[in-house]
Amino acid sequence: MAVKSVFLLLLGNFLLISVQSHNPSEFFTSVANLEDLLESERTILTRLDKYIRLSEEKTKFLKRQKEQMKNEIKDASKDPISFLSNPINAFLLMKRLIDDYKKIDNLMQMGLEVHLFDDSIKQPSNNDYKGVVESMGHLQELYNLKAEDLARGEILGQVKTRELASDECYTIGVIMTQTKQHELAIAWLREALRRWSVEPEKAISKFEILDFLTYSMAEDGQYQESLKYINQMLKIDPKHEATLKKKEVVEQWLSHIEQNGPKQKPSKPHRGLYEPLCRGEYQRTPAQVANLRCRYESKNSSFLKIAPFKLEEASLDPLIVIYHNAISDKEIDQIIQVSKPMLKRSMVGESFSKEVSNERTSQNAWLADYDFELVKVLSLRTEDMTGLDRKSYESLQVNNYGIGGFYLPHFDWVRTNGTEEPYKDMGLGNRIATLMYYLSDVEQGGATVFPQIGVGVFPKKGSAIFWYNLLPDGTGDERTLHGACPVLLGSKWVANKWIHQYHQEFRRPCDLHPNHW
Ligand SMILES: O=C(O)CCC(=O)C(=O)O
Ligand SMILES: [Fe+2]
Repeated sequence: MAVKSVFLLLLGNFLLISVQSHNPSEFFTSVANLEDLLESERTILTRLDKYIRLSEEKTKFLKRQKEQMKNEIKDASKDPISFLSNPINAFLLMKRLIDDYKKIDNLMQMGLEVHLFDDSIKQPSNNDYKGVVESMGHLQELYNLKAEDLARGEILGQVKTRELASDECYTIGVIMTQTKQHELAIAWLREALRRWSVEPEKAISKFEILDFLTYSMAEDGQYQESLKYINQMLKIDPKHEATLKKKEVVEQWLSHIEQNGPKQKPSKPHRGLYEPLCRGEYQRTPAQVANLRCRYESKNSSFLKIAPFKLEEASLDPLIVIYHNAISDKEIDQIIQVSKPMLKRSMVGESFSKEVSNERTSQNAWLADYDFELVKVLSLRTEDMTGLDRKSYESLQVNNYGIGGFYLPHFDWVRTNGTEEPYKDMGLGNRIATLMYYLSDVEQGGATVFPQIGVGVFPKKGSAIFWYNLLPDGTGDERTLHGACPVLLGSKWVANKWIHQYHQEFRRPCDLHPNHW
């Protein structure tokens, strides 16, 4: 215990980046909001441009003044006495020293009144900075991305960005140390070290890199390795007190382990097929998918007889179907445009007990039918597609995911203890079904996956996914557990239309699902 507390004390000295509490206007949880930051940067660059232009003009003016002053005394060097004996010259000398140079000095001291930052510049917080790096860590773990490849600008074999410098790898490593992603921090700090040794211009010292590297190694239980690098630090600075202390602590841990065996690492949560499905690794057997069909859906309304939907079955039991071309690009543009300014960090839970959760990193906006004609049109279309009465629909929930944005496996229906009414404030019963429109393609990642039944659906702009959440007796169907996989590349937009139990009594499309419906 004592060993641990000394280590925490040391950590206090090491960490440079302060943690802020939750910031309401955060940027990392929505790629759409990140666009504002790009706008901030553009404004800053324009201001910098202006400053450079003004300071160049100022320098030019000062140069002219200097030449003029030099000119005034050019005759003085030949014969200073005769020069100064001329009272006009003497007067001008005084004038220059008392007046003219003061004016020039004032001009030199005068700021150019160009400031890069003011209230109009949207600034990310430390929380955003930390959030982006933490999400990058989650993406690395899920999609097996190596620090070495990312530092080269490579994502899944494709070069996407420039190479990172050693101090940039170091910063990522430091933040990951702070978020306790020690294994990843070690990889980034090792990469920083590798790059540091070959970089001609070094923005940080080797000592600084080793400081965090040895810390993360020890926290990860790699005491022997940590000690090796601590000794390198002591070669650089043999009397460095904090490092001598660190060495003592690590040696204590080593002898502790010798006597008691290695420390148990906390096990990672097991989420069943969620992760393999996200990676696209898990495939159902040919027998499992043999009965799935694509067909035209024209049963639920007379309108569909004229313009049937293309329907693809993703699972028969429980029923999950995908409607293709369910929403047009133009409609999508409109929905995104009205939602963007309304985006807020997504919550988890029922309306009275909603909270921000680490299980869901996205931002959303709610659009009501009576506010937007197009949203009403989408409700009517949902009615046509599903045959379920729109009297019990929730408003449209539009979601934009952030860097690495995800939603861990969850149910769209709520579990009640039998006496409580689900979604009491709506008074329309539980969520009987979900229809979700995909409003964007996603370059990499971002699938909707059902880990209990091994089904994964990758977003396709314009299509919609539909499933029933409840069994015919109204109880929740456990097989509908589903989640949104982290977005690796791209900005993922979806819109949820949740449908409740009431008013659907006569409208269940029994023939779609012979066993249950
Ligand atoms: O974004 C997705 O793929 C799924 C989202 C979801 O399950 C939800 O918002 O409840
Ligand atoms: Fe969901």
